[in-house]
Amino acid sequence: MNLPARVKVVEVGPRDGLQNEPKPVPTPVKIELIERLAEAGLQAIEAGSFVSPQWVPQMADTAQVLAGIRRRPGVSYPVLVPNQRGLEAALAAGVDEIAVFSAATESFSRKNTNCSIDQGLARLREVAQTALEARVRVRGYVSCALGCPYEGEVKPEIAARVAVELYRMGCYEVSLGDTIGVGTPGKMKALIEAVAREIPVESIAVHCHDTYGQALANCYAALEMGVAVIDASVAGLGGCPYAKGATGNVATEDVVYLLHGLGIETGIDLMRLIDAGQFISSILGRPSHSKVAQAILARRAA
Ligand SMILES: CC(C)(COP(=O)([O-])OP(=O)([O-])OC[C@H]1O[C@@H](n2cnc3c(N)ncnc32)[C@H](O)[C@@H]1OP(=O)([O-])[O-])[C@@H](O)C(=O)NCCC(=O)NCCSC(=O)C[C@@](C)(O)CC(=O)[O-]
Repeated sequence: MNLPARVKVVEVGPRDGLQNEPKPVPTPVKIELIERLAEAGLQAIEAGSFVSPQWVPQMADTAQVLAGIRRRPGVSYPVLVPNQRGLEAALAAGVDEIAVFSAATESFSRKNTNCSIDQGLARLREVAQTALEARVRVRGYVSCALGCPYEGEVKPEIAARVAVELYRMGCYEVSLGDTIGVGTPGKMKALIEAVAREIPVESIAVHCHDTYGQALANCYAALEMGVAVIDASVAGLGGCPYAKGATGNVATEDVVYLLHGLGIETGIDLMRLIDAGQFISSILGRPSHSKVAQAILARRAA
């Protein structure tokens, strides 16, 4: 079994993490968090989303966040976009990359975007085309790829169909989202096998929430399948507002510790990353969900 020599870690904390915070996080805090993550060596940092503020008010300041950060060469700052309106706002903010999102189940698609899977994909096809014409890269997400809060278990071929549609519309990378964190390594492998039959494994990313404590094991299973892109959220921030009870993503600190322990390069400075996690955790007034951060901070304190 050959694990990848290098893995790209996509930091989703400022978006997937903070979109679920009950209290608004001030714009300067979001900006400082993104700056700290970039300083730690993250090369892809999801900066926010241009979705309806009636649906997700926590992301309503994304244009101000993008205006406030220093965009560093070699770092991409994707934003989530659900429709042409969101794309226009993203283009006006000068983004270099967007992320479009669909779901593996009809119920989640309706709860999250108020349309069926096929209606959503048709909308996203237009968004992707306009973005690509504007030389903006497009990433795709399949939510509920391993399980749905409304429909239960999801078969690999069902999620794979949506992944293939996203890839065909021009997504350079498709992230398979275990939105409610119910997956286990065997299921993750079956999913990747089904998707990799249709699209190159280099274009597959995994996005594991840790609700059932399986996220790191699922990331490892993905590595064993040749996946070299892992989404993660600093301090394990987050959850999805339309998947009640779902907790945050796998903590970036834990993923980086795992990867470095396996001899896999990431370009990320773990200590600086822990400081970024500590910064946002102290502002939110709760401890980090990262086991690695907890252990290293306890050692530092001693
Ligand atoms: C898709 C819609 C807009 C449809 O929502 P809708 O209500 O059907 O759309 P609408 O066109 O009727 O618009 C409703 C209102 O929103 C406005 N509007 C419409 N679009 C925009 C926009 N882009 N930016 C700003 N405003 C917008 C629009 O102008 C209107 O305002 P009004 O006229 O009533 O004042 C809505 O359902 C939506 O925004 N959904 C996004 C929900 C979301 O962000 N969920 C979380 C992200 S997905 C996720 O977390 C999962 C993921 C990706 O992380 C993967 C994983 O974890 O597995």
